[in-house]
Amino acid sequence: MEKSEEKESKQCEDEVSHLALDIGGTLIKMVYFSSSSSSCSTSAQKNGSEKDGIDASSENLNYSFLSGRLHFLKFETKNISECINFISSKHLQHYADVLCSSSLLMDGIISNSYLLRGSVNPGYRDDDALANDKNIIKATGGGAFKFADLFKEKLGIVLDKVDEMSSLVAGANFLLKAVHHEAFTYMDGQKDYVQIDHKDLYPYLLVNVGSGVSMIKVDGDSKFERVSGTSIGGGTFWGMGKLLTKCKSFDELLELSRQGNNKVIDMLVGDIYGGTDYAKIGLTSTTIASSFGKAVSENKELEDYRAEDIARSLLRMISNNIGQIAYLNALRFGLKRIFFGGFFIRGHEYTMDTISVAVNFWSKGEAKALFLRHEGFLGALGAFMSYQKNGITDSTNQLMEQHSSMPKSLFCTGNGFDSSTHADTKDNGYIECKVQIRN
Ligand SMILES: Nc1ncnc2c1ncn2[C@@H]1O[C@H](COP(=O)(O)OP(=O)(O)O)[C@@H](O)[C@H]1O
Ligand SMILES: CC(C)(COP(=O)(O)O)[C@@H](O)C(=O)NCCC(=O)O
Repeated sequence: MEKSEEKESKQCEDEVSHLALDIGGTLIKMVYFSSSSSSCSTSAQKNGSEKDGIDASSENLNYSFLSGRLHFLKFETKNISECINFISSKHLQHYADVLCSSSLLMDGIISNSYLLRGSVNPGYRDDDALANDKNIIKATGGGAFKFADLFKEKLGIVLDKVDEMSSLVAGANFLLKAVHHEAFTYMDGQKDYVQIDHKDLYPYLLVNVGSGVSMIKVDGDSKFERVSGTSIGGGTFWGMGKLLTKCKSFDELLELSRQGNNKVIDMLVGDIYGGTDYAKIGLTSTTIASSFGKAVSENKELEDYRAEDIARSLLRMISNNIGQIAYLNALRFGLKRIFFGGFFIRGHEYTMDTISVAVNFWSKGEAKALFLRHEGFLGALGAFMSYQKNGITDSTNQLMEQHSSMPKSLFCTGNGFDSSTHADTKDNGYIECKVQIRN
């Protein structure tokens, strides 16, 4: 293949810009924008009057639109080489230094769509440019520090570190203000989307349940304080679950918990009070008095318990605890809304239900637990948004959401990439976008 053809073909495969990473204790989250394959063109078309990939009908004197997707992907941090291989196979690193000279600016909302501004340069860079060390991508999470040398060595990428808490807050604020149907409540099997008035968003408590848990009081754009945290988080559930049930994947553990009965292991108020409520202090007989407490008095070994029941008790114990600590922090600062993010939540019904019940129980119905559709990608989105900060301020392009399709299995194919081994398709997805380009 001629060099120019090769360039063109790569351009058509992957017209990518604005790649950001959140490298956490357990998972790597990736967000990037690509123009859709239908917007790829041949040179002849490009030289013609039609501006391929640009929706001419949406053109005005100053702008036209380029269709594309905001992609969301995750990898296990322990398999970081899969992430590196993916970046390499999609040539994502080649677009890195385009990004540092660009900007991305959340600007407002247009009729249930979100509007980002940023310069998107899908152009392919020449080999000389690729060879220098200016390939910089925004990265947050502890892994941005831990794996900086690895990215440099394997991909020639310099990770431009973005603070983890700032990224979480920026990501949450962006989603809450800009994405329609982002936040929802979940109680008794019912999911209700909550329309957020973005003028009345603050203050709120953001609880990010990743490997560990961070609780952040958010008072405005870039105005926040990490008020608490707990080490009993997603890593605890997955780590203890793995040891106690011998299951091989997080999904398997969640599935086990779905089928389990926690009463087999948890000691209930009724177990202590002879089957009755302790009404004087507001405890029903079915309230858990002591998580895993039954195991103390029963003459049983670990093998005598069903893995399903163990998983259920564990999930309930950790979710309850997070819900309770979150509520106590909301109480400290008089916050009524608590948003839960992080991949521990995983849209799992029982997890969300348990957290909601805990918040409702402890707040006597005063505070509400809210969940986010893009729960696990707050940090990565925040890092993605941070391109606006050190970019050109008179940014010219805009990204506009059309519709989100999460979860969805897609784009993890081709280029030798095997989706089944690289990413959990349940959590990967994309948002259809249009990028507005100045003519
Ligand atoms: N496929 C998965 N593999 C491992 N953990 C998962 C997976 N899906 C969800 N989890 C849960 O998500 C947690 C990690 O959440 P995340 O927000 O990505 O945190 P971190 O940034 O610390 O990696 C894990 O500890 C686990 O509880
Ligand atoms: C250190 C962390 C911010 C790292 O984030 P993570 O990778 O867990 O998403 C988080 O694990 C945490 O807040 N842990 C709780 C520490 C504490 O306050 O006790």
